[in-house]
Amino acid sequence: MELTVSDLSVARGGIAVLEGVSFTIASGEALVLRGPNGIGKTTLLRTVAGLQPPLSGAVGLERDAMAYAGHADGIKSVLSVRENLQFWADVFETGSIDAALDAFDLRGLENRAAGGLSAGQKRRLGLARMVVTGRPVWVLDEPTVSLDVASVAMFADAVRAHLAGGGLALLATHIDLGLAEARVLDVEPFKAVPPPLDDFDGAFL
Ligand SMILES: Nc1ncnc2c1ncn2[C@@H]1O[C@H](COP(=O)(O)OP(=O)(O)OP(=O)(O)O)[C@@H](O)[C@H]1O
Repeated sequence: MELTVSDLSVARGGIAVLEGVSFTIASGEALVLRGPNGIGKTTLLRTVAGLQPPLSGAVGLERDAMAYAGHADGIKSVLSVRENLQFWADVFETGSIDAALDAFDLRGLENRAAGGLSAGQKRRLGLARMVVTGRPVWVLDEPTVSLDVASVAMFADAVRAHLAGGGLALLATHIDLGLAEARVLDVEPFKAVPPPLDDFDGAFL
Protein backbone atom coordinates (compact mmCIF):
# COMPACT_ATOMS: atom_id res chain seq x y z
CA MET A 1 0.00 0.00 0.00
CA GLU A 2 1.11 3.55 -0.73
CA LEU A 3 -0.36 6.98 -0.02
CA THR A 4 0.47 9.30 -2.88
CA VAL A 5 -0.41 12.97 -2.69
CA SER A 6 0.10 14.80 -5.98
CA ASP A 7 0.31 18.55 -6.46
CA LEU A 8 -2.34 19.12 -3.80
CA SER A 9 -3.67 22.62 -3.10
CA VAL A 10 -5.88 23.08 -0.04
CA ALA A 11 -8.09 25.88 1.23
CA ARG A 12 -9.65 27.04 4.48
CA GLY A 13 -12.68 29.31 4.43
CA GLY A 14 -12.39 29.51 0.64
CA ILE A 15 -8.81 30.85 0.76
CA ALA A 16 -5.87 28.76 -0.48
CA VAL A 17 -3.41 28.04 2.33
CA LEU A 18 -1.01 25.48 0.81
CA GLU A 19 -0.29 24.84 -2.86
CA GLY A 20 1.50 22.14 -4.82
CA VAL A 21 2.12 19.66 -2.01
CA SER A 22 3.37 16.26 -3.17
CA PHE A 23 4.64 13.27 -1.22
CA THR A 24 4.44 9.50 -1.08
CA ILE A 25 4.27 7.34 2.04
CA ALA A 26 4.78 3.60 1.63
CA SER A 27 3.69 0.79 3.96
CA GLY A 28 5.80 0.83 7.09
CA GLU A 29 6.62 4.54 6.80
CA ALA A 30 5.61 7.63 8.75
CA LEU A 31 5.72 11.23 7.57
CA VAL A 32 5.63 14.13 10.02
CA LEU A 33 4.39 17.51 8.79
CA ARG A 34 6.10 20.51 10.30
CA GLY A 35 5.41 24.21 10.00
CA PRO A 36 4.41 27.24 12.07
CA ASN A 37 0.94 27.79 13.57
CA GLY A 38 -1.65 28.60 10.96
CA ILE A 39 0.39 27.47 7.95
CA GLY A 40 -2.23 24.86 6.98
CA LYS A 41 -1.19 21.49 8.44
CA THR A 42 -4.69 20.72 9.78
CA THR A 43 -6.22 21.76 6.48
CA LEU A 44 -3.82 19.49 4.58
CA LEU A 45 -4.53 16.53 6.87
CA ARG A 46 -8.29 17.01 6.61
CA THR A 47 -8.03 17.15 2.84
CA VAL A 48 -5.86 14.05 2.62
CA ALA A 49 -8.32 12.21 4.89
CA GLY A 50 -11.17 13.15 2.57
CA LEU A 51 -12.97 15.39 5.06
CA GLN A 52 -12.87 18.33 2.67
CA PRO A 53 -12.25 18.59 -1.06
CA PRO A 54 -8.92 19.84 -2.45
CA LEU A 55 -8.73 22.98 -4.58
CA SER A 56 -6.70 20.93 -7.04
CA GLY A 57 -4.45 17.91 -7.14
CA ALA A 58 -5.13 14.37 -6.04
CA VAL A 59 -4.95 11.95 -3.12
CA GLY A 60 -4.26 8.49 -4.50
CA LEU A 61 -6.03 6.41 -1.87
CA GLU A 62 -9.63 5.81 -0.92
CA ARG A 63 -10.94 7.47 2.22
CA ASP A 64 -11.94 4.02 3.49
CA ALA A 65 -8.27 3.17 3.95
CA MET A 66 -7.81 5.99 6.45
CA ALA A 67 -8.51 6.66 10.10
CA TYR A 68 -8.37 10.32 11.14
CA ALA A 69 -7.82 11.72 14.63
CA GLY A 70 -8.13 15.49 14.88
CA HIS A 71 -8.06 17.95 17.75
CA ALA A 72 -11.36 16.62 19.13
CA ASP A 73 -11.06 13.21 20.77
CA GLY A 74 -14.38 11.96 19.40
CA ILE A 75 -15.23 10.11 22.59
CA LYS A 76 -18.66 9.68 24.14
CA SER A 77 -18.52 10.92 27.70
CA VAL A 78 -21.41 8.85 29.12
CA LEU A 79 -19.97 5.58 27.83
CA SER A 80 -17.18 3.78 29.65
CA VAL A 81 -13.72 3.46 28.14
CA ARG A 82 -14.52 -0.12 27.14
CA GLU A 83 -17.91 0.87 25.67
CA ASN A 84 -16.32 3.68 23.67
CA LEU A 85 -13.83 1.31 22.08
CA GLN A 86 -16.45 -1.39 21.57
CA PHE A 87 -18.64 1.19 19.83
CA TRP A 88 -15.86 1.90 17.32
CA ALA A 89 -15.04 -1.80 16.96
CA ASP A 90 -18.70 -2.36 16.01
CA VAL A 91 -18.70 0.59 13.58
CA PHE A 92 -15.52 -0.63 11.87
CA GLU A 93 -16.48 -4.30 12.30
CA THR A 94 -13.07 -5.17 13.73
CA GLY A 95 -14.08 -7.18 16.79
CA SER A 96 -11.56 -7.18 19.64
CA ILE A 97 -10.55 -4.07 21.56
CA ASP A 98 -7.92 -5.83 23.69
CA ALA A 99 -4.93 -4.67 21.65
CA ALA A 100 -6.12 -1.05 21.88
CA LEU A 101 -6.64 -1.26 25.67
CA ASP A 102 -3.15 -2.67 26.09
CA ALA A 103 -1.41 -0.30 23.65
CA PHE A 104 -2.61 2.76 25.55
CA ASP A 105 -2.54 1.29 29.08
CA LEU A 106 -6.31 1.63 29.52
CA ARG A 107 -6.96 -1.66 31.38
CA GLY A 108 -7.22 0.04 34.75
CA LEU A 109 -9.67 2.57 33.36
CA GLU A 110 -11.84 0.39 31.16
CA ASN A 111 -15.00 0.64 33.30
CA ARG A 112 -14.64 4.36 34.00
CA ALA A 113 -17.05 6.77 32.25
CA ALA A 114 -15.01 8.56 29.58
CA GLY A 115 -16.34 11.92 30.77
CA GLY A 116 -14.54 11.40 34.06
CA LEU A 117 -11.10 10.89 32.53
CA SER A 118 -8.30 13.42 32.71
CA ALA A 119 -7.34 15.28 29.53
CA GLY A 120 -4.37 12.99 28.89
CA GLN A 121 -6.43 9.85 29.58
CA LYS A 122 -9.09 11.09 27.15
CA ARG A 123 -6.41 11.62 24.56
CA ARG A 124 -5.11 8.08 25.11
CA LEU A 125 -8.63 6.77 24.60
CA GLY A 126 -9.03 8.85 21.43
CA LEU A 127 -5.77 7.44 20.07
CA ALA A 128 -6.70 3.88 21.06
CA ARG A 129 -9.59 4.30 18.64
CA MET A 130 -7.03 4.32 15.80
CA VAL A 131 -5.95 0.79 16.71
CA VAL A 132 -9.58 -0.34 16.84
CA THR A 133 -10.39 0.95 13.35
CA GLY A 134 -8.05 -1.61 11.80
CA ARG A 135 -7.41 0.89 9.00
CA PRO A 136 -3.96 0.91 7.42
CA VAL A 137 -3.50 4.68 7.11
CA TRP A 138 -3.42 6.78 10.29
CA VAL A 139 -3.85 10.52 9.80
CA LEU A 140 -3.14 12.28 13.09
CA ASP A 141 -3.35 15.96 13.94
CA GLU A 142 -1.34 16.96 17.02
CA PRO A 143 -1.84 13.52 18.59
CA THR A 144 0.29 14.21 21.66
CA VAL A 145 -1.55 17.25 23.05
CA SER A 146 -2.12 16.68 26.81
CA LEU A 147 0.11 13.59 26.88
CA ASP A 148 2.89 13.27 29.45
CA VAL A 149 6.34 11.96 28.54
CA ALA A 150 5.42 8.32 29.25
CA SER A 151 2.24 8.57 27.17
CA VAL A 152 4.11 10.16 24.25
CA ALA A 153 6.45 7.15 24.33
CA MET A 154 3.41 4.85 24.48
CA PHE A 155 1.98 6.59 21.45
CA ALA A 156 5.28 6.31 19.55
CA ASP A 157 5.32 2.57 20.34
CA ALA A 158 1.76 2.23 19.02
CA VAL A 159 2.75 3.99 15.79
CA ARG A 160 5.82 1.74 15.48
CA ALA A 161 3.65 -1.37 15.92
CA HIS A 162 1.25 -0.03 13.30
CA LEU A 163 4.10 0.52 10.84
CA ALA A 164 5.57 -2.91 11.59
CA GLY A 165 2.18 -4.41 10.73
CA GLY A 166 2.31 -2.82 7.27
CA GLY A 167 0.41 0.36 8.14
CA LEU A 168 1.52 3.90 7.42
CA ALA A 169 1.07 7.21 9.20
CA LEU A 170 0.83 10.91 8.38
CA LEU A 171 1.11 13.21 11.37
CA ALA A 172 1.31 16.87 12.25
CA THR A 173 3.12 17.59 15.48
CA HIS A 174 5.20 20.35 17.01
CA ILE A 175 7.06 18.03 19.37
CA ASP A 176 9.70 15.37 18.87
CA LEU A 177 7.91 12.02 19.10
CA GLY A 178 11.09 10.05 19.37
CA LEU A 179 10.17 8.34 16.10
CA ALA A 180 13.62 8.49 14.55
CA GLU A 181 12.45 6.50 11.55
CA ALA A 182 9.84 9.09 10.56
CA ARG A 183 10.53 11.41 7.64
CA VAL A 184 9.79 15.11 8.09
CA LEU A 185 8.17 17.45 5.58
CA ASP A 186 8.30 21.19 6.24
CA VAL A 187 5.18 22.60 4.57
CA GLU A 188 6.19 26.26 4.81
CA PRO A 189 7.67 26.33 1.27
CA PHE A 190 4.20 25.37 0.00
CA LYS A 191 2.51 28.42 1.52
CA ALA A 192 -0.03 29.73 -0.97
CA VAL A 193 0.77 32.94 -2.78
CA PRO A 194 -2.15 35.39 -2.61
CA PRO A 195 -3.67 36.08 -6.04
CA PRO A 196 -2.59 39.38 -7.67
CA LEU A 197 -4.97 42.28 -7.10
CA ASP A 198 -7.04 42.89 -10.22
CA ASP A 199 -8.59 46.05 -8.81
CA PHE A 200 -5.65 48.38 -8.16
CA ASP A 201 -7.75 51.41 -7.18
CA GLY A 202 -10.07 49.31 -5.01
CA ALA A 203 -7.11 48.10 -2.95
CA PHE A 204 -6.71 51.67 -1.61
CA LEU A 205 -10.36 52.24 -0.72
N1 LIG B 1 -13.07 28.69 9.37
C1 LIG B 1 -12.04 29.33 8.88
N2 LIG B 1 -12.20 30.32 7.97
C2 LIG B 1 -11.13 30.97 7.47
N3 LIG B 1 -9.85 30.70 7.80
C3 LIG B 1 -9.65 29.74 8.69
C4 LIG B 1 -10.71 29.00 9.27
N4 LIG B 1 -10.17 28.12 10.13
C5 LIG B 1 -8.83 28.31 10.07
N5 LIG B 1 -8.51 29.27 9.23
C6 LIG B 1 -7.15 29.75 8.86
O1 LIG B 1 -6.60 28.79 7.97
C7 LIG B 1 -5.19 28.75 8.14
C8 LIG B 1 -4.74 27.29 8.24
O2 LIG B 1 -5.19 26.75 9.46
P1 LIG B 1 -4.74 25.31 9.95
O3 LIG B 1 -5.57 24.98 11.17
O4 LIG B 1 -4.78 24.36 8.81
O5 LIG B 1 -3.20 25.55 10.37
P2 LIG B 1 -2.18 24.64 11.19
O6 LIG B 1 -0.89 24.66 10.43
O7 LIG B 1 -2.78 23.32 11.47
O8 LIG B 1 -2.01 25.47 12.53
P3 LIG B 1 -1.63 25.00 14.05
O9 LIG B 1 -0.17 24.61 14.02
O10 LIG B 1 -1.86 26.25 14.83
O11 LIG B 1 -2.56 23.88 14.43
C9 LIG B 1 -4.87 29.57 9.37
O12 LIG B 1 -4.28 30.78 8.97
C10 LIG B 1 -6.21 29.79 10.04
O13 LIG B 1 -6.28 31.03 10.70
